[in-house]
Amino acid sequence: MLKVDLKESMDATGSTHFSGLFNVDDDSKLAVSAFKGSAKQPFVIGVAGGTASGKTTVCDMIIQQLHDHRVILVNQDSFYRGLTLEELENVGEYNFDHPDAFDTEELLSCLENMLHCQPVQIPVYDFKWHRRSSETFRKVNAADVIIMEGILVFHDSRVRDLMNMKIFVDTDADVRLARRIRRDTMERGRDVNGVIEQYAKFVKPAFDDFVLPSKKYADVIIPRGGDNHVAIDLIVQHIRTKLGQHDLRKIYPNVYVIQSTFQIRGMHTLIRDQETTKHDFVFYADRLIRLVVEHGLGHLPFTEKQVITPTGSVYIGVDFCKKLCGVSIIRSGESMENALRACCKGIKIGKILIHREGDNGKQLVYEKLPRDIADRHVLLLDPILATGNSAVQAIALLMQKGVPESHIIFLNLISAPEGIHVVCKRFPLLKIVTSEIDAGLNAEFRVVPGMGGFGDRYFGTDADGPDQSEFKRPVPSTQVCNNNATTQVYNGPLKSSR
Ligand SMILES: Nc1nc2c(ncn2[C@@H]2O[C@H](COP(=O)(O)OP(=O)(O)OP(=O)(O)O)[C@@H](O)[C@H]2O)c(=O)[nH]1
Ligand SMILES: O=P(O)(O)OC[C@H]1O[C@H](OP(=O)(O)OP(=O)(O)O)[C@H](O)[C@@H]1O
Repeated sequence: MLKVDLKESMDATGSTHFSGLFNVDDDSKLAVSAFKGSAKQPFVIGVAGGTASGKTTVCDMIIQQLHDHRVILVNQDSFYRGLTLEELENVGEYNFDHPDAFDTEELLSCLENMLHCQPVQIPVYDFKWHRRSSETFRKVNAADVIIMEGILVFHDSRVRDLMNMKIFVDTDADVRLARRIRRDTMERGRDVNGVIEQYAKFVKPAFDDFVLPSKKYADVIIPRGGDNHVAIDLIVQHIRTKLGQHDLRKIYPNVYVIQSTFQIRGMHTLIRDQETTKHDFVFYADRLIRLVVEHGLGHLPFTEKQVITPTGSVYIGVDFCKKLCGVSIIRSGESMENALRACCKGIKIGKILIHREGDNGKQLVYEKLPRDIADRHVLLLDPILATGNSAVQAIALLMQKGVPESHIIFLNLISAPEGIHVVCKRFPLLKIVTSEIDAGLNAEFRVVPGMGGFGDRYFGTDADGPDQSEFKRPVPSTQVCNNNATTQVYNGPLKSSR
């Protein structure tokens, strides 16, 4: 029996810690405390500089290079107060470059919520009409990195103090003025005279009075803005080092996260979106599963093999490990079977069902595994690792059947840090291959941001989902049969959905 009782607390620095008791099989108790870094605080970067200095370009370049992290860009412009009717009538007299033009209290509150990994609504400002949209907001979720960009983001010490790194983009005034004239006339619908007048009356004096004096707070000054690739490479390296200090892969070398690309992030975006139809969910989940399976197979042992190519040359390659099998955790794990079969012709696949409810809270109710499983390397399949309860039960059973711990590779799409801690502490020799590690678990022990109930979305049993018959994909869990697999039809109870 395995029970998890996790408590979340915040320390003085605002970092979230998890502490609690994980009771594993009654007799072995694994006390886990102070999971510093499980639900880590985002790394906050401030990017300031004069108007049209190239702040946006610098931010874009940082975001591009940090493609394997969740990065959110917040513009100080979004927090412009919006003009009253009276101010609008005399817009030429309004100073958009003064610190008072911004609603700094609102910016602070947004930033603080983001630091606590809470979703926030960022206002949308219309430069053409000098006002905020009353209905439209940009909804932003938890991130690894928050970039706060704007002419005066270093002005208020309370905002500055929330930043882990402060960058000042330093570009010559004449270059900035030329860019500003081009941008404001072409993108913001203004006439040249008005732009020059605003520049002389407000922009330049405010730069001298507020922007330039804030340069002294910068940790890094980038001359020439976005053209300075060396400076940006160095900054990104530093951010990566800082983020890496929280990286679970550094704590547990047996955790492998597949190399993230925008393609992979795109697929995650689709399967995580609550609006995604079942058809698309299945399609993109299948693509991601295939990638995870291929990656997992790469961790199997191999022997060297030489072949002669049609050109008569020798190619020194490797031979796949032959003794392997899959084991899926019913029901979601069954969604990964097709991908495994597509990669490993005729692979045997066993099944394990762990019931979530019952007298003792958790029990193994069904298992059907290849008879010679002890001689095989096992690819354990389950798309979600949340508390780790199901995985620990399944792994313990495999080991009871004689499978060495080091012969198990656990494949999943999304892992919660809590689940990784539980599994890796108990089974340090096993490998976990996942496509993304999420922020953590919520009060109901669901992965957040997560994707909801995977099984329900994949097999179409979620209450609000469209009728399954609408789509014609043949992927029912227990009907997928394969001549060589030990797949069984199970008619007993299924795990309750979470
Ligand atoms: N006329 C006018 N100017 C505005 C308004 N809102 C903001 N500004 C100007 O916008 C400027 C702030 O934007 P910038 O920092 O130049 O924009 P940016 O695109 O982030 O600049 P870079 O990325 O550094 O090139 C300030 O200098 C303001 O004068 C507005 O409603 N009307
Ligand atoms: O790490 P844990 O806290 O044990 O949670 C992970 C389990 O939860 C999900 O299954 P779910 O209970 O939703 O059942 P289903 O697969 O039948 O949808 C998932 O597929 C795992 O099996």
